[in-house]
Amino acid sequence: MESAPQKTIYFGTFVHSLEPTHLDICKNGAIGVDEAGKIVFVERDVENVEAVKKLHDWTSDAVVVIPTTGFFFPGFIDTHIHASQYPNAGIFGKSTLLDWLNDYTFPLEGSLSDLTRASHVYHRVVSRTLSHGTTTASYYATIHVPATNLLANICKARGQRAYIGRVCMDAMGPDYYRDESAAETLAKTRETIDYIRSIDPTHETVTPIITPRFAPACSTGCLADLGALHRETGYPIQTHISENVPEVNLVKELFPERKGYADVYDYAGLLTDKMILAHAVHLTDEEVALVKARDAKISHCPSSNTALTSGCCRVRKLMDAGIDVGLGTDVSGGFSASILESARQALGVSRFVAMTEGDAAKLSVEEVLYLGTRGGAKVVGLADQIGGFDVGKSWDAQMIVLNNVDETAQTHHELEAPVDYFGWETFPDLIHKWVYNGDDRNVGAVWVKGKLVHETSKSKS
Ligand SMILES: O=c1[nH]c(=O)c2nc[nH]c2[nH]1
Repeated sequence: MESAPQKTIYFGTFVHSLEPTHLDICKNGAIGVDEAGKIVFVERDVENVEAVKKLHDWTSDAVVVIPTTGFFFPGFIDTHIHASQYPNAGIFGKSTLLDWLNDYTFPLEGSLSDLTRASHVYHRVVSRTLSHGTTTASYYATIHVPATNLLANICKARGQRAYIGRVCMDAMGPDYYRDESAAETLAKTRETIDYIRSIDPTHETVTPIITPRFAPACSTGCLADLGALHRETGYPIQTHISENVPEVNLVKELFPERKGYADVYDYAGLLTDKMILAHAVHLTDEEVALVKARDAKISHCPSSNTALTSGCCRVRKLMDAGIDVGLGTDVSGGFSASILESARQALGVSRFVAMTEGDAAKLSVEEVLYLGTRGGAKVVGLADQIGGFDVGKSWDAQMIVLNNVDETAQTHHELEAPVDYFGWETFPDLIHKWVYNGDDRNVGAVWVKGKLVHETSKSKS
């Protein structure tokens, strides 16, 4: 469901990250969003909407949105999700990465050559991620061009900002699910790029992303071709790196002439500031320095790393090195399509790291919310457009509803959303409760570029 954008004043409490440790909480605020979905003013300590309307001369034509409970928060940014794997979310048994790929993942991805099935899966995953407040996602599709193009159509129609990657793999996978040659990889990737350009020439909503699956699945020639394609088109790149130990060893075996995993991508011209590297659990210190030197980005996928027993990513170390880090659900290595769940899992994983390496490793609630929003915006190259409530940015936002159980409250929230608000908590504490207890029932409405793209709760207007 998408409604035409109108000049709108959002009125209430706004929460967003200014920097990793600083969450700004603005009560009695007002944000003005124009017809193009851009934030044109942010007012604090507002007495009433009429005063704001008058101040900005928006007296006659502005719609006003006031949540009945809760607060506005920037839309989440999922920097790593396999749309094609969504039906397997939660299905992984005791597998680890390489056997999981063969036993669970390639058969499912291969089955999406059937467009009816692909349509069903892709509609569901976009609905589900929107319902969890994900306004931007960097998707992996499959090797199939028609199904990948269909995912682009669906994201565009539903209004979800998305990077769409046709998966490239000419050196791994069953016969029914691999590219025949590096030449085929390149040709099919170009086909998808051309298609996405045809439906969204300025990439307002959907953008192609060059997607070598991971080094073991790509020949040296394939990686080099994709590096050249990146230089030619400027499109971003996404892949996996150093997720588990057998995978890292496999890369050493397959690319003995290279100094390490990161160097395989660097040699191919792929390790640039437009590269999103998922996982990065087992990077060496030299690789961390190389990633930083190239200004490549990292998608931290804690749910997946725990589910597939891949390892605990040292996020603090990556952040201290100055690398831009965001959160990924990594469905279906990750079991949930929710970035709030990823944030929660990131808190947990950092505590496991802290148990052996010291308290400095612990991430705070403020930090994981930063990773899920402003940090993610940097990772996907949209820091100037999304991730926070700043004038000039796009209104990509979610309305978080809470369950008011204050004894004096006349009615409880109709959704009975989790996160009971007793009324005596401080606002920072309330946000901590949301991060640890919330889910999609707390997402009342979601907007991308000012357009309503998901709604479960009524606001006053
Ligand atoms: O978590 C992951 N999911 C995948 O689909 C994949 N392919 C290569 N490496 C991978 N890791």
